[in-house]
Amino acid sequence: MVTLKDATLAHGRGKHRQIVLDNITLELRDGERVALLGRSGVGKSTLLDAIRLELGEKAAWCPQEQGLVGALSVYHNIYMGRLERSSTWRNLRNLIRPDPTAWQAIAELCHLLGIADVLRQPVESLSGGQRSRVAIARALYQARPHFLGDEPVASVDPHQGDRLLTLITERHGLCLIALHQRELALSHFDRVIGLTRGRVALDADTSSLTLEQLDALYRS
Ligand SMILES: Nc1ncnc2c1ncn2[C@@H]1O[C@H](COP(=O)(O)OP(=O)(O)OP(=O)(O)O)[C@@H](O)[C@H]1O
Repeated sequence: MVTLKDATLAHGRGKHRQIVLDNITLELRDGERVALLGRSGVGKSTLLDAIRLELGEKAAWCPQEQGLVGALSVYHNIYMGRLERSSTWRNLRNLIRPDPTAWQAIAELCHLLGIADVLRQPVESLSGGQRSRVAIARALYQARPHFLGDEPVASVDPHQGDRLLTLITERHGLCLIALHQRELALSHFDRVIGLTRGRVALDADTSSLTLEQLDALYRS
């Protein structure tokens, strides 16, 4: 479904060009749940960007930096997941008078994610874990066939991480998610892609992997 063949992923141009991943070949298939692991700075976000480019609007996107608007309510932040589907006029009206259909759908999502009690609150008043759930809710509200996430469950507790990953994976075909919790990688995913030093060091079914093998990705 998505294929990168002998791809070199880099940042910058000319003498400022920095190769992050060199000559990598990957094939991602519909229905696969893939965990993306590796030390900080190894290139997980860079790889996700390249896959996003391939999938375009077919993939919901939950970015690492979240991109939430602090002064706006949880409802309005989640509504932004479908902003492009409505006219500017309708979106502006929604700022003052929430659209009843959108409100109901977003309230249901928030209930599932355990943030229904803060639906009307500005995002700037939430905890880090609550913000993560708002960012995930916004991506789920996009209702796209596939899901790409850059450490979406980094700041939630293990129990919540478990629940959130279940919600994400049961609603999407291909899921490619960067994370650092190795236990969650083994329990929620079919496949692990591990990056080290500019290359794909591991690409295997989780059924054949142990925590020790995943730990090795984090050693220098
Ligand atoms: N926009 C950019 N311009 C130049 N270099 C960049 C840019 N974004 C990332 N890099 C560099 O590319 C390399 C890989 O970064 P990337 O963000 O993909 O790593 P990561 O594995 O996602 O890290 P983390 O786990 O900390 O989020 C790093 O050396 C980083 O400094």
